Amino acid sequence: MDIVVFGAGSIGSLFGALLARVPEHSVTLVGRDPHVSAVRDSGLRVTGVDEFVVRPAVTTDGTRLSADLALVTVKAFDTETAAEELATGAFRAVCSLQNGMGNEETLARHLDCPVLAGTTSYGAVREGPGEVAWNGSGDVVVGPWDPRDADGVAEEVGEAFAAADLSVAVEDADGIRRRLWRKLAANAAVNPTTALARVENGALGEPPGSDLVEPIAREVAATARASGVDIDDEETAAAVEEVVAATAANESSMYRDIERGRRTEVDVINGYVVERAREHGVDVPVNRTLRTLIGTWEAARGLREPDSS
Ligand SMILES: NC(=O)c1ccc[n+]([C@@H]2O[C@H](COP(=O)([O-])OP(=O)(O)OC[C@H]3O[C@@H](n4cnc5c(N)ncnc54)[C@H](O)[C@@H]3O)[C@@H](O)[C@H]2O)c1
Ligand SMILES: CC(C)(CO)[C@@H](O)C(=O)[O-]
Repeated sequence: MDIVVFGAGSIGSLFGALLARVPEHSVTLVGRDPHVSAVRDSGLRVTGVDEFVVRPAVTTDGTRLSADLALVTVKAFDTETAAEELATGAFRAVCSLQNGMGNEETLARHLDCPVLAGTTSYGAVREGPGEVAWNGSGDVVVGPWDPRDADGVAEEVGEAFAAADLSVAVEDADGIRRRLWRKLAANAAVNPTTALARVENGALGEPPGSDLVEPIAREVAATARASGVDIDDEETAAAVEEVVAATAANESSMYRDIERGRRTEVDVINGYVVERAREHGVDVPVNRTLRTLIGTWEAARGLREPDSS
């Protein structure tokens, strides 16, 4: 399969490298210098879970590309630009592997091809130009965002991932929405709390941190149900607890972003919950507080426009 990975940062470089190991796949990474130049000159070095070097094609120009599949791995605040650039090319399908919600709607607004939603618990950090650390394996789940696109393209993408020995599941449009909302609950509970308290994820596995998990999960599950996605409170809280246990030693991505003075993805995580809850008249005070606190930090650092939410 011809695959473009749009956003050769941490997770994009890892997926690009794993897919590029398959002789039948042809991979092009779209990224920025100096990473792109380093990969072009010396290849992409993966360390951690496995150590290897691959030599995918690379470019800093994301326009006028064509492939069977474009994987979108930019941070959520860059999705709009990515979608505009991808819209100048031609793809059989485009698949988001991002965290948070709203990315698929943004892609579908700009693109004519089927949009797939994806979620992954693989972990990666880009170490330096030409290098990515593979920190953990998990699974990847994909499914059509629009049920009208259930024409087998999600299964083809699943097979392409499976050929790279990725642990993959394919869902229908209802199934992938449930997965996305459960992942949203994990991100809503873990990311801002660990970032504000400056603790590893495992701190939410015992009191007092664990007291936060259930109320946040319940707010997200209630908002999902009000939005037409049927997930229940206990199952959602249990899914969050599982993520906390499985990633106990990790710093969450939002904690890392704040430590490095970078903008976070709070708008598409707790911010998304607050917006959907407002539309449906659901009360989400904990998510609102967390979103406002992180938003306040971002505004004070000049990383976002001040707003009223
Ligand atoms: N890192 C992980 O382990 C992990 C795991 C699961 C999900 N995710 C999600 O995946 C997404 C990406 O996360 P990440 O940690 O890889 O972020 P990252 O910042 O490391 O990577 C994003 C990359 O996209 C590049 N980019 C953005 N716009 C571009 C453009 N127009 N042209 C070319 N390059 C562009 C950036 O320069 C950056 O290198 C996020 O939504 C994140 O929540 C990450
Ligand atoms: C699951 C998660 C919260 C684990 O750290 C991860 O998605 C993150 O850090 O964003």
